[in-house]
Amino acid sequence: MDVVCVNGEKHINDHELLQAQAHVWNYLFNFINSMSLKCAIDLGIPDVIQNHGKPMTVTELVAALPINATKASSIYRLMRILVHSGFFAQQKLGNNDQEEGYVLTHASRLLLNGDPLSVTPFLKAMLDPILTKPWHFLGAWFQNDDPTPFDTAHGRTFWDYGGHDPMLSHFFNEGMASDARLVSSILIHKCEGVFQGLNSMVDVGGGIGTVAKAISDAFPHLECTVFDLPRVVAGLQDRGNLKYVGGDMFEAVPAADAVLLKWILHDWNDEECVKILKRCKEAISRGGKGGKAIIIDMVLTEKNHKVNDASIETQLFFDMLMMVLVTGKERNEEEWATLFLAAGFSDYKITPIMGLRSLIEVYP
Ligand SMILES: C[S@@+](CC[C@H](N)C(=O)[O-])C[C@H]1O[C@@H](n2cnc3c(N)ncnc32)[C@H](O)[C@@H]1O
Ligand SMILES: O=c1cc(-c2ccc(O)cc2)oc2c(O)c(O)ccc12
Repeated sequence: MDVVCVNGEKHINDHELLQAQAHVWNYLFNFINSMSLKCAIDLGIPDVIQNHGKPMTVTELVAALPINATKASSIYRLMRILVHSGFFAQQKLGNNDQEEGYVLTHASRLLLNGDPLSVTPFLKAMLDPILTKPWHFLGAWFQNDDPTPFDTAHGRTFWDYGGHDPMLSHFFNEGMASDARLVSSILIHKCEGVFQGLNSMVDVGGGIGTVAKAISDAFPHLECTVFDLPRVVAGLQDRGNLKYVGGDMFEAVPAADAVLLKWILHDWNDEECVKILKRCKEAISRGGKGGKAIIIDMVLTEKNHKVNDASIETQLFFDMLMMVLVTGKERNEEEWATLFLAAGFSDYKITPIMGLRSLIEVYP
């Protein structure tokens, strides 16, 4: 077996050296997967294949796409990598036919325009140069005293930027709303007991109100308030048992029996979270007795827990995203418990019901 000397120190054989090189290349070129996916969205490929209604040959796909004729022969190369990454599959056209056509997979169905659970708005926001630029400043951020790489890249916070770029803000809020639709349906169907005994609830940082709308429809006796930054709730119409209030959760939260915090606390550092949780505790105390905070966020998997590598990688991606865009982080159970105690809460219950995220009920 040939032994190669790397860096004058460690001896590895040819096979290990080639594996190491492939490992570096895979990580180095990971962005090609994201960018190929973005291109498929820009060209509307998932919708074109869906509308075709049966496996679509590359010739049919080329004819249906809004592309320059000189690029026709490159479409199969784009599709080849997207088939490899599981966004499309190939199927025989018929029993006696050797020719194959492209079909959607579960993942590309989540990219269809108009699908209520579509991840496309997030994809458009995440891969916009405004949100990719901060990643180039991660190293610089480690060496300066800015709160986030986003601030280093753009000179203002992620939340301020939303107020100045309506398009980005639109895609971000629509992305949040698509996730909110999925989570609401799980909350209402699997966790209806969580809302039992409550007369009022405030969705703190509730965005454009997707979760609160679903909860207010499912529980007509529950008075629901969507509380978010004034620019986010501006122009949104109250209806029935649902109303919108603009404000700052660091200052005060409207009174209610319960507060809901979905995907809020992971945006903020520990000190900021304790402030938000204290405002929430005050809101619950003013709302009446028996209140609670209902948190929907990740609880990081402990090292020795059995979960698949892909789930752990997704949790680590989110943790990095929270570090680069906002001042937040993903937390393990111990870190959550420390926050609850510091904000004056006395007990909590974690129910892992939403894939990578959990429902955490926190009691005063
Ligand atoms: C990650 S999004 C979550 C939205 C929604 N809860 C969901 O999960 O779909 C965070 C939300 O917090 C809101 N937010 C940020 N700073 C806030 C503040 N100081 N007071 C109230 N809401 C705030 C943002 O506008 C945004 O809607
Ligand atoms: O900027 C983001 C993006 C996400 C996000 C991206 C892609 C997905 O498939 C889901 C979510 O989530 C965020 C988030 O939860 C947050 O609190 C702040 C920013 C972002």
